[in-house]
Amino acid sequence: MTELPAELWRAEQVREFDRIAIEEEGIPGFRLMSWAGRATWAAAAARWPRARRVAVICGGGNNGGDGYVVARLAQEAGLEVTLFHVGDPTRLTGDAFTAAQAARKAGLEPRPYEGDDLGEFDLLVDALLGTGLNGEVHGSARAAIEAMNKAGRPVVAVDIPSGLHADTGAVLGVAVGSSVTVTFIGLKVGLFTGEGPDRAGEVVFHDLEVPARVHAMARPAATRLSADRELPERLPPRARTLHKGGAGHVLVIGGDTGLLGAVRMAGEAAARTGAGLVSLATRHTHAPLIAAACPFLMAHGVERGEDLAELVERADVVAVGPGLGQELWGRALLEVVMTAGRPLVVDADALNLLAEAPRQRADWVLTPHPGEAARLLDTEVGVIQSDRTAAAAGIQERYQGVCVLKGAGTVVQGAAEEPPAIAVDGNPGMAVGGMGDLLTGIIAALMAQGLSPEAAARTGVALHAAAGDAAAGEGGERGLVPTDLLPWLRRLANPEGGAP
Ligand SMILES: NC(=O)C1=CN([C@@H]2O[C@H](COP(=O)(O)OP(=O)(O)OC[C@H]3O[C@@H](n4cnc5c(N)ncnc54)[C@H](O)[C@@H]3O)[C@@H](O)[C@H]2O)[C@H](O)CC1
Ligand SMILES: [K+]
Repeated sequence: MTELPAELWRAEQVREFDRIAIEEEGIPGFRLMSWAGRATWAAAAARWPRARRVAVICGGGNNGGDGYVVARLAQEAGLEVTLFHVGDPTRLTGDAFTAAQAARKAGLEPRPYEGDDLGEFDLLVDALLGTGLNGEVHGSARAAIEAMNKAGRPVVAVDIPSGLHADTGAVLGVAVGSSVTVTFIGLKVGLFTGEGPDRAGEVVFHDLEVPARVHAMARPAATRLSADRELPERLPPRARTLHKGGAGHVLVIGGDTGLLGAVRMAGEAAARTGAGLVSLATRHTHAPLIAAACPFLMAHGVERGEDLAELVERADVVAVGPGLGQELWGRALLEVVMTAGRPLVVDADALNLLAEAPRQRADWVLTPHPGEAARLLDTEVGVIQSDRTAAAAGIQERYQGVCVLKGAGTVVQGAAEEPPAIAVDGNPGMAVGGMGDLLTGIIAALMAQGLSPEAAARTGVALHAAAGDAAAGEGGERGLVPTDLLPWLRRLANPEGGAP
């Protein structure tokens, strides 16, 4: 198995790679299928070495064909194999037909799947639907998927969990929940966005020996944004002679009455990510409270827009939105910021206000969660979540700059001609209030230290997710709160983990 590549592809691109490999590179289709089956069986046997009884559920296409190869390898390894076929096996064609014939010769007769309970097996192999899924799952395929999910047994999905949309990660009616997905030739976008992270389990990749030049001619649909790849080389270097002004000055604006926590956390995150100076513009009553709790934050009470202009002038980057509210106070401050010539990070209520009066800028990073994204595109959350990369691209097109669409598999969409990056780190423990405030401060601090809006967004998302994973690793996901991430931001922001 090779290390997961960065590139993510749509199903039709992978099918084109299949075609090129067969028709132009001269690789026999059956060899690809045999390698696919071999890679799947190797991953299964390595993870469940004590499995004795395995059920392989095959569909009517080449995904099923892969399954027949797996069944034969499992039998050769001495397991008791039951082969289920969904649909009519006599209609198999091409490589899948060849694979089924080889299985029959080895004494493996496919049984039609007729609602059998799959709980009696040690291991299930989902070879039902792959990149050929063409819509809502119907017929006995639906029953088979429901049975696999009900069985409560480990499932190894061939290429894609059946029922999952390869491009968007949407569940088309019903989809298999797998422990491992062994995918081939190209990583599918849908495994890393939408419901993909939940349904795919661990993703294992095999290139089936298809040469890299086959992919080189195409533009990836997206790229994986992983902390271990992004952090070391992306963080701004710190000169030994650095002075506090040299590491940038971030101004965070927000914290309307009763919402001071948000602006404080954004400010602390900016400081922990290495900004040299961090100022806050918030309600008068909040400033002394924050200054007492965080003496390294310069908290200013601001009641009117005109009080803000000088603070904005002194800052390198402005983050606006944490706890801003949508009342007159917040609106007045946002108005000032919108006309000031400072790069911006726009979050939370500032996004809701922006949605009321769309504008475009090249030098801002918008960081909506799915609800805010729906307002920015004047649509429903369901539409956003059904195709997250399309939603991020839509926001970037309407508002320009960089869009960070938060949620499981955060999407970073920079310039329209660039493929989006999809974060593969982070955990459900981070789905709590305030995590977004941290991300706002992190991205602002990286921009203040010289990273471009897109680089700051990518690195900030990777740093935020890595800190969330580190904090969860220390004490569990349940009960994780944003301030647990702060010490980790500092450690991870120093590539050697803080060593001098
Ligand atoms: N040489 C190659 O092409 C290789 C392909 N690989 C594997 O092949 C699949 C793609 O195979 P394909 O035959 O194009 O489609 P599928 O097997 O994924 O599905 C077709 C199968 O499913 C039925 N079906 C389609 N949509 C639905 C639906 N909504 N509800 C119910 N049933 C549906 C359809 O009737 C057919 O029977 C790819 O994923 C790989 O696994 C090899 O891995 C590499 C070589
Ligand atoms: K499958």
